[in-house]
Amino acid sequence: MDATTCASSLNCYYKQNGFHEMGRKKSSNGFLRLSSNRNGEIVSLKMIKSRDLRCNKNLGQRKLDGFELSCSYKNYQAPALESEKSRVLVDEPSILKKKSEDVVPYMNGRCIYLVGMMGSGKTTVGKILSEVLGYSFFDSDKLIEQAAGGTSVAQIFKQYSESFFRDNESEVLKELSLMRRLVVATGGGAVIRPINWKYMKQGITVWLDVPLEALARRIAAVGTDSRPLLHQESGDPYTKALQRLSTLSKERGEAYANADARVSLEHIADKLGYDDVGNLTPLSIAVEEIFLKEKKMFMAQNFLGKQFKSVIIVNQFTAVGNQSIYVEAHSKLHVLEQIEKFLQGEEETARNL
Ligand SMILES: Nc1ncnc2c1ncn2[C@@H]1O[C@H](COP(=O)(O)OP(=O)(O)OP(=O)(O)O)[C@@H](O)[C@H]1O
Ligand SMILES: O=C(O)C1=C[C@@H](O)[C@@H](O)[C@H](O)C1
Repeated sequence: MDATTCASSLNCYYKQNGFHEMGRKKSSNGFLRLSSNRNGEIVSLKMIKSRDLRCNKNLGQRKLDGFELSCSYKNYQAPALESEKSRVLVDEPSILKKKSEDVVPYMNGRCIYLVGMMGSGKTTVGKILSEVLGYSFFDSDKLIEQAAGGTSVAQIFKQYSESFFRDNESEVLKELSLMRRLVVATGGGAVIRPINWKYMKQGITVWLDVPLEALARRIAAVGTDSRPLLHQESGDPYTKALQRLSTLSKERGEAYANADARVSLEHIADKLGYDDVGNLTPLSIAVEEIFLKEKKMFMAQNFLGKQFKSVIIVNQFTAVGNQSIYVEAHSKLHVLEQIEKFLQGEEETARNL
């Protein structure tokens, strides 16, 4: 629950319960200081962003069940926690639609390439994104299978070889790079060949960064039959998936970090107050992160395109604090300053997305 929602819920609750004049403010330590109680005395309420609060995930609507708070009066700390049910409904489909409408003008029809480890949700999140953007969706693994006359990825690996598969993957990405208005779920290993980056960088690349344990849980749930690189070792499905994913992740090193934007599920979960990324639905992932990064990125790219034709942005969007952006450029500081100015002046709402 974000601070504003929580504050307004608190406001209602305490109005009903006799407090008046509810000033409210969130300070960095999570306290909400409400200006006065009915006797005109200062009370302070500690907002607990409880990680135990439950969310009902119902057809894309996150219903926030409630909040907990402790209340202190002057120096007296109330022993009991207050709690209240809130009736806040976060309508993710509508939020996503609104955000997509905001970002579409900045995209100029450019494709989105989702990269990430096996099971990171590229297909699931990609389909949602394509729908909301009015783009077509392609799964590069599926295209390779089609080109091989319907032979599955697992079978291609077995019958031919991994390098045969990789050649076809590069070919598919090359063809896709000539097209517009696509969301592409790439294969988990597409990032290892530099030539593939050349193709994918025709569009916007987004890395879905999911902790390995969560990936292993997902993969163990559906089995490793369709994932030849995982379908090798003995042991229980979770452990063998985790071991193999750890090895692959080390081998791939920083390859995923070449993406223009990184969508960290840990970061989103933290922001929403969850202990576990398993609480994040694909829709909430799309809502929370992707558009924010894309929009900022497009704005900077447009800006850089106009002002600094020779600048290559590597890691375009690592937003630090509010506004800083890492770019690789000879005049890095100058570019940063310019982008900051541009972002501040041009687009206040990007920060509020
Ligand atoms: N946010 C999520 N929470 C829980 N499960 C998810 C989430 N996103 C995807 N999954 C599940 O994880 C599995 C893998 O998802 P998906 O196929 O979208 O990943 P992928 O990145 O396209 O995988 P691959 O690269 O192997 O094709 C599926 O069973 C999917 O339902
Ligand atoms: O991570 C990988 O190397 C792979 C991921 C899958 O999407 C498939 O592209 C294939 O199984 C290889």
